[in-house]
Amino acid sequence: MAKRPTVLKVQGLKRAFGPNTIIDKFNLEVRAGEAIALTGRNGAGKSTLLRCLVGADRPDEGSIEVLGTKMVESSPEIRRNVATVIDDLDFFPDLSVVEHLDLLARAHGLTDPDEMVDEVLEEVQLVPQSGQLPGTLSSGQRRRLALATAFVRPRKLLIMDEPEQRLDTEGVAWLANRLKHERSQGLAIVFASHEPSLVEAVATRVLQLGGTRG
Ligand SMILES: Nc1ncnc2c1ncn2[C@@H]1O[C@H](COP(=O)(O)OP(=O)(O)OP(=O)(O)O)[C@@H](O)[C@H]1O
Repeated sequence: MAKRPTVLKVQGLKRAFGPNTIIDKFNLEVRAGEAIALTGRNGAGKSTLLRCLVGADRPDEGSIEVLGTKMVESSPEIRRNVATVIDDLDFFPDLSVVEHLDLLARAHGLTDPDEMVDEVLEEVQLVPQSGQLPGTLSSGQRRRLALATAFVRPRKLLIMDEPEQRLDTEGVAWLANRLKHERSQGLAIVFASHEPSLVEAVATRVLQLGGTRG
């Protein structure tokens, strides 16, 4: 059987802050349908690595390619294919939940996103809050909205930093199922997590960063 295409290729990545080298000589190849979990203690470098992967931080050395295109900060080619849930998004304070999702879907080329937006709203259980402004949501509901933004847009690579944050138990179980489904549809996923059940359910490979605690 032909190998699935490489979606993400990282070679020789290094990121240091002053004298502290956080990531060094890091290589990673992720193919369609693979899910890579980054684990490791607080401060191990998971977020630093993910921020480099999404172009939010610039590595000191090394290269990152998405679908064969070299990562250049805010390259439209890459932005089109990569959905991210890194920090809590900077939501627009005066756009409602449903308006956010609609705007994102349209900005990524969906001409009639109503059905998709309704489905995702239902899935993240934000239908009753669809008319609310982000500032009026609970912290877990804001997380659900951030996750929803990744699912209403086209994507070939999904990058998430601790996506389980502030979700209730049922929410974590939903997320695990959703990510398993995404992977089975050929999405490549890289996510950092402190939630063993999510890592166990979703990851096809686990990379522990920063070694073990001494
Ligand atoms: N802008 C910065 N300037 C200086 N040091 C930084 C900067 N960003 C991150 N660091 C340091 O890099 C190290 C890695 O941080 P990072 O946020 O990547 O860890 P993490 O593995 O995501 O941790 P956590 O599990 O706590 O989220 C930490 O020691 C942190 O203090």
